[in-house]
Amino acid sequence: MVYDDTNKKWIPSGSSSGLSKVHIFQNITTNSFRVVARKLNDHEVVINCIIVKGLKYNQATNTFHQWRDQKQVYGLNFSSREDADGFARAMTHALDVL
Ligand SMILES: CCOC(=O)[C@@H]1C[C@@H](CC)[C@@H]2C=C[C@H]3CCN(C(=O)[C@@H]4CC[C@H]5C=C[C@]6(CCCN6C(=O)[C@H](Cc6ccccc6Cl)NC(C)=O)C(=O)N54)[C@@H]3C(=O)N12
Repeated sequence: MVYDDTNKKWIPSGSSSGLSKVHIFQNITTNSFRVVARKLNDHEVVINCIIVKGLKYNQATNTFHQWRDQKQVYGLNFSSREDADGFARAMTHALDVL
């Protein structure tokens, strides 16, 4: 999800709401990380953003985590606490090694 600052509400980050699979990819040669989320139904890429060193990853609730870049605020509304914890572990690792 991304935050619509004008209307002060969270909106789906792709062309429609629905479940996505979210990954963190590491580029070994440049030691950079990228969050990529793709819709389960049509594989639309709905989030594709670089994780910059020093990024503040905010675990707002057990299943809603968020972060921001210059352009926008991203939110991940996880289906389960386990999914959220798993992603947070990977994000924290990325932030530790950047
Ligand atoms: C239950 C009912 O939930 C809802 O109806 C909606 C829809 C739910 C998903 C489908 C989602 C789920 C969970 C809750 C949890 C709370 N929350 C909010 O949005 C809170 C409430 C007030 C609102 C105000 C601002 C806002 C939005 C933009 C960013 N931001 C900040 O505070 C940032 C955070 C931050 C901190 C540190 C580092 C990075 C960042 Cl990003 N701070 C700064 C300093 O940048 C924010 O997160 N806000 C969610 C929510 O309401 N909803």
